[in-house]
Formats: sequence, structure tokens, C-alpha cells
Amino acid sequence: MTAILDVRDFSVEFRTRSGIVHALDRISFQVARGETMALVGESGSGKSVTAYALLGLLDAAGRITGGSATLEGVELTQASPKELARIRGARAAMIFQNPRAALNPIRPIGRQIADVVRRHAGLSRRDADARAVEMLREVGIPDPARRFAAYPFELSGGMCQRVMIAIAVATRPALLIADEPTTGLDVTTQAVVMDIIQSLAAETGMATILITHDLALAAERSGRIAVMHAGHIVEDAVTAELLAHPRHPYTRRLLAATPTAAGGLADLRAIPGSLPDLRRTDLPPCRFAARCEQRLPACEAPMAWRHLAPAHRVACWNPA
Ligand SMILES: Nc1ncnc2c1ncn2[C@@H]1O[C@H](COP(=O)(O)OP(=O)(O)OP(=O)(O)O)[C@@H](O)[C@H]1O
Repeated sequence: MTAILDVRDFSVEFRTRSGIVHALDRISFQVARGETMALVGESGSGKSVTAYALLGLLDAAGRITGGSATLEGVELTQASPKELARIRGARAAMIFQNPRAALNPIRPIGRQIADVVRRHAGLSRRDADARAVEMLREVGIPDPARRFAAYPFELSGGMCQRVMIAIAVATRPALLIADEPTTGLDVTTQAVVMDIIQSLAAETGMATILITHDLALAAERSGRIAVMHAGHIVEDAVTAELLAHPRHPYTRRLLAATPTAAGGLADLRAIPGSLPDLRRTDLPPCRFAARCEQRLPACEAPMAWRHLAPAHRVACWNPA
């Protein structure tokens, strides 16, 4: 497997008035060409910070404090802001929840796509406009030549998300990070948006990171799942393997808290306890220990990965 993105021991902190937030602690993962990896975990586990940090979009309080992250061999942690801006436009792209807010409200949608194409591919205005219409068609917007001139307020949320996808993939990036791309959309539109992302990935070989708190969505749409808890990746496996044989107590709780088509809402189990305060200076090696029923004295020791199968690893001293 050639990794397009290779993240190793990557750490991020935020300086706040009330202390340093240890938001990511030595996370490692790889994403291969054409692969969709889901990053799942509760709110606050560090999924979005991972995305922002990789793309050089952390706010001023945040900084990368260690590790490495290479995209197509280019070290992102050492890149200048200028280089990162170039990579973001051309080689890595991100889409977010609430696409309407991310679009420019006073510029026609086709123009917004053409702007990106012109900037990065150096096309003439005419060619960029033609490419924008083509992109609108590719993401399934009906009557694309006419819709080119539409403003975001004239489109539904699902249509706006399609426009965001068109902007993101217009330069044929090697990596797409989709951060809760379907949250807030109705179920049918969610499926359409995910279908579009997946068919573009299959066509272009784009690697995709799907960030979601929804394990059911990850199960359906990813080839591999990495589970995050309090700034750590605690388990990482091929999707079918993770669902069939979850080994980390947190993954098992997340699965138990996920509604299935077969089980009703009554089967749902909330995850007891809360995430630890990431400002603590004495965070334990396992940040799940305080919530864990399988805790052992050994859990005080520094954490090490256990490789259970070639594509399944878990960071736990007492896995199920
Ligand atoms: N600008 C910031 N200043 C201080 N702490 C921050 C900042 N941004 C994020 N954090 C902290 O980093 C941690 C991870 O947050 P992050 O937004 O990545 O979580 P998440 O898993 O993406 O959650 P959600 O699903 O709610 O987006 C949290 O503890 C959060 O409070």
C-alpha cells in the first residue's frame, strides 16, 4: 500500500488562558490512494483538529508540537504558509458541515468553482467557466449551464454541499477531508452526497478521510475506521473487522451506542463518563482509563500498540 497521507506521532496543543489543551497526542495513521478512512469518535475527541492541523488551518492558539505528516511525500509540518496554501488548493481539499456558510453568498456558484480552477490550473476565463459547468454536471446538479449563475441562497442545503464538493475536487486533489459532510441533510440527500464523494474517489483515486461521529455512516461508507478518544487513536482496523471484532472498550461502547436497522432505540447505551479535561498536566497514558470497566493496574504504563491482525491494531493493555 502506498500511503498518500502518512501521519506519525502527530501532536497538537492549544494555548488558552486556562492552560494548554493537549488536543492531539502522537496520533499515527496512513491513507492510501483511493481509500476512504473514517475518523470516528465523540464530540471533542480531536477529529476536526486533526483535519485543520494537517491542512495548516489551525487558529493562532494552536500549534503542531511534534511528529510528522507527509502528503505525497511533502512534509506538511515543515511547509511554509505559502506552500500550505498551494497544497490546500491543489493537492488537498476539505468540505464541511453547513456548506451554505462556506460558500460566498454574493457570488454565483459557477463563478466560485471557476475561480478555483483558474487560480490552480491557470485556465483562461472561458475554459474555467466551461470546466465549472462540467463540474456542476459531475456532482449531479441538474441543468448545470443555467445553474452556473445561481446564488447559494437559491439552492437547497444538499445542492450547496454538491457545489462545495465540486469546488473541493475541481483541481483533482490527492486527498479529500470530509468533515461531517452530511450532518444536517435529510437521509436521502445524505446518501446522494456520499455517493458523489465515493464515485469521484473511485474515478480519480483520491484518498478520503471521512470525519464523523456517526459510526453507522462510517460502517457503510469507509474501508477502514480509526477510532479517536480524547486526542488519541485507540483502535484502527479494516471496517468489517472493526465491526465484527471491536477490541478496545471504547470502540465497543461506541458500537453499543450506535443505532442499527435491526435494533430499536431502546438498545442504545450511552457512553458513561465524559472525556477527560485535556488541559490537565497529569493526563494518564490511557485517557479512557477513568471511564473503563476493564481497567487494570497495568493501564498506568505507557501505552503501546498491539497488532492483532495485519490491518487491526489497538492501544489497550486489556483488550476484549
Ligand atoms: N481553538 C481552540 N482552542 C482551544 N481548544 C481547542 C480549540 N479548538 C479545539 N480545541 C479542543 O481540542 C479538542 C478536540 O476538538 P475537535 O473539534 O477536534 O473535536 P471533534 O472530535 O472534531 O468534535 P466535534 O465532532 O464536536 O467537531 C477539544 O477538547 C477542543 O476543546
